[in-house]
Amino acid sequence: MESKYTLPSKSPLKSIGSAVRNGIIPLKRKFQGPENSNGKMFKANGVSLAGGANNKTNGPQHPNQPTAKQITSKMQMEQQRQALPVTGCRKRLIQEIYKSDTLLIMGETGSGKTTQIPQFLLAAGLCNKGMIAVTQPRRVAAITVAKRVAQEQHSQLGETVGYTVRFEDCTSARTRIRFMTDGFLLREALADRLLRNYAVIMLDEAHERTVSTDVLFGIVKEAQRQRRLRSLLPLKVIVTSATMDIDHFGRYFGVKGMYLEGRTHPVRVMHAKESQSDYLHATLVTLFDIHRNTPSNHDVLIFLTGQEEIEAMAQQIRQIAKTNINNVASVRVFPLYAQLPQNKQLECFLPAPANARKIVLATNIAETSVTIPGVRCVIDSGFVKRRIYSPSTGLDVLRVVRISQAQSWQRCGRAGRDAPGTCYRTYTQEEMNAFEKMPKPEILRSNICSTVLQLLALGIDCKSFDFLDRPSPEAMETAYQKLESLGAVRNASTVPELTPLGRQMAQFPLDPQYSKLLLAAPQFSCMEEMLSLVAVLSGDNVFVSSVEKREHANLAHAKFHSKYGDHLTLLNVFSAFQKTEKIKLWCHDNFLNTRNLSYARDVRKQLLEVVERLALQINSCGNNYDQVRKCLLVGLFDNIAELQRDNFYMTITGRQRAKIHPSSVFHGKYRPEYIIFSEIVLTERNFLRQVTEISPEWVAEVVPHFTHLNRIKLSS
Ligand SMILES: Nc1ncnc2c1ncn2[C@@H]1O[C@H](COP(=O)(O)OP(=O)(O)OP(=O)(O)O)[C@@H](O)[C@H]1O
Repeated sequence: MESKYTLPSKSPLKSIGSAVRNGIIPLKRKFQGPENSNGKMFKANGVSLAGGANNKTNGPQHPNQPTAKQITSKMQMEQQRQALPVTGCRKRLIQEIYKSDTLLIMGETGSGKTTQIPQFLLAAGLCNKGMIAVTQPRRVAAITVAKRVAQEQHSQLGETVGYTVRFEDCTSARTRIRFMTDGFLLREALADRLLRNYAVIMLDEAHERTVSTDVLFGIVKEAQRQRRLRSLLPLKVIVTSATMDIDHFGRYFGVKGMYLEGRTHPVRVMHAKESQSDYLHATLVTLFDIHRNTPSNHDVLIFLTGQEEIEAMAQQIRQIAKTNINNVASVRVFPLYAQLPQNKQLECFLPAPANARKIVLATNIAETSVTIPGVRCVIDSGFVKRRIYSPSTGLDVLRVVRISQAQSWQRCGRAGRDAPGTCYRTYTQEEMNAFEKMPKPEILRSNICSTVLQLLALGIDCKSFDFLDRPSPEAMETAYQKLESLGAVRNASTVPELTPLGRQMAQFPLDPQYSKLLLAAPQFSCMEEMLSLVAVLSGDNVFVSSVEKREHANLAHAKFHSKYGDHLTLLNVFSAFQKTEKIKLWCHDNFLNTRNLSYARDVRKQLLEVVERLALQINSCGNNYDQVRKCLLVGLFDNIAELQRDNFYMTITGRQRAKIHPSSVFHGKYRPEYIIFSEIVLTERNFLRQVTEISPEWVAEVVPHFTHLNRIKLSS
């Protein structure tokens, strides 16, 4: 292993850009790290703590009194907090926030930005007249960080500290610090552009540049201005990251950035000496070298690109560990990707059993903000699956691409959270030098239909919106055209205006094409069915795949198969689930995911509330499933594909060649001539996911305005 890796020469932050050197106020800290923090005496819950060993009792003396174990862990947590670099700058930070309405803070990964700054604000009384919002690009980060901060506050989650993510709210009237996804705050802005619920908004992980965060930059800037003009409570905005382009942000917000010095624990970075042709193989070799040569309590986090890759590698690791490793600790493998049910995602955050090494195989959802306790080693494949919109094809596709340098450093920062760590990069230093510095902002590479619609609902034409990075005029034009074809906008090419239908579409927390399905459903007498289907499609995979019991799982799933395809199969599953009483047992027997189905049921309830508020007719088509299939066309008309002679499919919009995904009910059985799909995934092989057979005649009947109608061969 040693021969494969070299130590890097560059310091991470300096390699990100001139930001650190130019015009940034350095925030000097008092503490240099755990070794210098002399926090010997701490107070928690009125109990004076002078070291766990002095607490003689082990059990609770009073029901409300903490046990010795709890006291020790509270004390450790408090010590950890005191040792964080950000803690030494607390006073200075508070002074700065009183002086300035906007702060840009750049500090090393793990320095304590996300968990500590909101607590400083709380202690300083900055949220007496409004809450502190902390946005995160991903749900798993919002949830786990909220849990940690609630623990540090010694309060129940949902009390002083809570979180809200789409379709899930864990807050109460007493909540002062609210973690949330950026998408959720954006939806709140729809109801109140001045965001009056909040005294402070902290936009964390700004370097991620999701579409929602980019739009939020403009929204909060304007809310700040409006609140100042109207002499309302000033809105404080804090933008934080370890790897943002602070010069660029500084120019946009008109303020200087601050650089927070120091990191908690060092991370040794190792690069592959030579370019690796197979990063999966290199990852496995590295992992087992680590497994043989480091203590079993050094857990490992591996960054891969997606569900299939992760599941395949998890299998391989378990197999190798079972057969080839003698006299070394056992391994516990945890996958972590967005489609995994939430409870499964959170499993890797628990400590591994004694004498077992925890190995977490994650996508980029573990790249920012999260702390996975125990992780001392990170193996970075250097690849990520990214959603990219191609204006030329009009399709949103998923592609495996190289990560950016900023992502490399973020991944590296997942080691060294609770102890010194090591990051193994399966790519060379030279290869990394060629990576782009920052990932291209999502708004410049994805479909911005939703954004354009939401901004219009706020009365903003995105052509005049104050973007940090402006999408190209063509991308805006394409989005307006698509919204016009969905009937959400009129005068798309001149002075765009939201239609009444578009206003209704913006009420749903959904992509416009899915909102359109619900709005069209009454006309096809299938509202009940469409509510269920859209709810299931909004969540994660409801099918549980089992490598050991594959036959059983396939047989169980086959009961729900619809001859029309995957959408109606999903509907069959959900309908059966809704009729079931003992859902856990039923899901277990049928290899279905209880959590994801329960989530879909909750989503359905919320969608139903919007449907009722809009007074839409709630009807059902019974067994006449053609109605559902026709209705699907109303929103997904750009996702039609036609069977070719060589058994590939060709998408009508964008002319992409692809095969039906192996998870489809059609896979290996029957190839319908025309299909509609939910998603196209472009990897080394192109796949269409969730497909349903349609009749070509329906296209002219249901979406006569479909631009490529003439490409469809009508059989009659
Ligand atoms: N869930 C957790 N469990 C254990 N320790 C945690 C947890 N969350 C945070 N910590 C500790 O707090 C430290 C600071 O974490 P925090 O997320 O505030 O840092 P950060 O500066 O925001 O990092 P990043 O830029 O990577 O998001 C971590 O290094 C870790 O030691």
